[in-house]
Amino acid sequence: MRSLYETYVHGSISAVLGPFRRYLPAVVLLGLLATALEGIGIGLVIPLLDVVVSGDSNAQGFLPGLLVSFGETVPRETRGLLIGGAILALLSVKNIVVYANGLLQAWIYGQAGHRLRTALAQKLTAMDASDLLSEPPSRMLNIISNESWRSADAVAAVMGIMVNATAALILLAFLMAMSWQLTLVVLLGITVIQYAHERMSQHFAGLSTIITDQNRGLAGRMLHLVAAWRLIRLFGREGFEKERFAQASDSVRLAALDLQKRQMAVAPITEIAHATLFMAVIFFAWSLGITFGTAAAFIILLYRLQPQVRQIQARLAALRGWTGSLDEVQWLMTAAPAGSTPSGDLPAPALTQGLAFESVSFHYAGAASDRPALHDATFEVPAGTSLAIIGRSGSGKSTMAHLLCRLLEPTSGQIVVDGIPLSEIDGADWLAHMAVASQELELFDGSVTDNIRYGAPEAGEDRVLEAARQADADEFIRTLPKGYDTGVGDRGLSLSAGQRQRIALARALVREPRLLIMDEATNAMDLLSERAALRILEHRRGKGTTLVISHHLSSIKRCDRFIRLDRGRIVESGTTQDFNEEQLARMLRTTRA
Ligand SMILES: Nc1ncnc2c1ncn2[C@@H]1O[C@H](COP(=O)(O)OP(=O)(O)OP(=O)(O)O)[C@@H](O)[C@H]1O
Repeated sequence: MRSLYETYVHGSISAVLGPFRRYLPAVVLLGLLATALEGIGIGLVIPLLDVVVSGDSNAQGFLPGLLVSFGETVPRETRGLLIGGAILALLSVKNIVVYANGLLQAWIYGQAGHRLRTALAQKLTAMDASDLLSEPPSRMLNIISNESWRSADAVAAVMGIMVNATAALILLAFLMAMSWQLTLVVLLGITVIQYAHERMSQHFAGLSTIITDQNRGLAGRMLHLVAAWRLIRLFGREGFEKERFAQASDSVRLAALDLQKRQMAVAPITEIAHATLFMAVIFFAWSLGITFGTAAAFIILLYRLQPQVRQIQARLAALRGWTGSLDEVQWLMTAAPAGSTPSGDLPAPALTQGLAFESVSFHYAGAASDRPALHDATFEVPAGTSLAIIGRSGSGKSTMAHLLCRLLEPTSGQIVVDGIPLSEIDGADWLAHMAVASQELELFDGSVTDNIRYGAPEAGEDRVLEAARQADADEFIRTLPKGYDTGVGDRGLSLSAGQRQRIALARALVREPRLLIMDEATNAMDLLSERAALRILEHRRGKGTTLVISHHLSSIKRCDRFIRLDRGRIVESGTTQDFNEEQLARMLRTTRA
């Protein structure tokens, strides 16, 4: 098991706090000040009780003696009033300091939570594509929507522990100054209670990991209900889904209850132990013959110390209960960034010669070793020409596109652009000069113009209109209630599949890319967008390089060359001119067999 320090101070919490760590000394200092004020305030009870109530001024110990002699400097008639007033003033200032410390902690908590959520979002946008392709989206959703909050709570708990620990140390120092014998009894008792507490809470980390797993499952069910509502309705599986959701939710409830039951048992047990310690102190005070005033002040201070110690123990137990959440957040924070794949610093070439795959193979992590998604692919696409990539489902077409976009890196071999290996070219610059149009790249909640301009934020109205015209989208956009300003709703669901695809195509074209990858949908492609694909191929001939993942004879015919993939291997390639329509159609049929 990892040590507490490793987990909470050096590891996850430290990562969550980031630059806000520098405010922690202020939290500790304010805590120290508050407790010192409280300690002195309570200490003044000694002269108040000794002199005003009992008239006994033979206090033992360093601090009691000091306080009693201080009390004697005040005239006897007004002593009670003055010392009482001083106690109230000290406690009032202490409460102002406690309030200021609370505000500071709330501010750090808010900042740390905000920093964590934005860092996680940034991580998601920058993380290696192969991780994103292999991890279930429910894991990411759970981390951002649930675990990040628990991690922020853990930060608050750590700050609380710091304040409690400071207070406890100061109060212990006061106790020591009053009676070292009684303080030894207190220290011994606290050590025994802490040991028992550790034993009781050692299973919390394991239970927390179970809760995190259950939460991830529940997030998956939520995601499914929202994203696959159409599937659920059309197949009439509402009852089944309701049942599955209820089961996932109940599993979270049961796992959380299991942890809570154990956590809740700790508090009463430690309270009884602390009460026993209290009794022991009174007994020892009596047997040591400690004066009433000193014993009373000691007990008041001990009474103030106990909640601090109990809070430290409760917060440590809570932290153990968040271990699973902290681990998940830590996992995402340290997940391989996209930059972990090699990226050179050469500017993107103008793509005047062409691009080539040289013996490129790719193997997905976790896939069987004899099943590479792409095996020894070698082909060339001269600049300004078009290439149709055909092949049945699972043959490796999307993998090829992912490699070109550098979402994935070849396991072996290389892709070369104008004679320069892609790995030596600056990744961002390369992407800035290419574009992908695919039905998998959804529209977002915004206007039609917003969605098209997403491809080139700097594009003016003319460029947006031109891209829409080329994508055969202009006509239908003008019939929408607010034309180009019409909101398309989340994921563009207020439009037909063909309309969405044409806007996505316009979004790619507005970039005026040197390399365009068009992933034609198998069936959502209506005649109009097929017409657009043909027009684009014509328009780009000699000007831009185009790759079409194609399922349509009409677009394959218009491409200059083709390759046919089968189980990751190029099994046929050539120029389309060398094949008549009948031969191309036969070849296309083999990809549907
Ligand atoms: N994230 C992944 N992890 C493991 N294997 C994967 C992953 N993505 C794809 N594969 C496998 O790699 C192979 C090629 O997949 P790819 O998506 O490139 O095929 P495709 O030709 O684009 O298929 P489709 O036309 O259905 O989109 C398939 O066998 C597929 O099962």
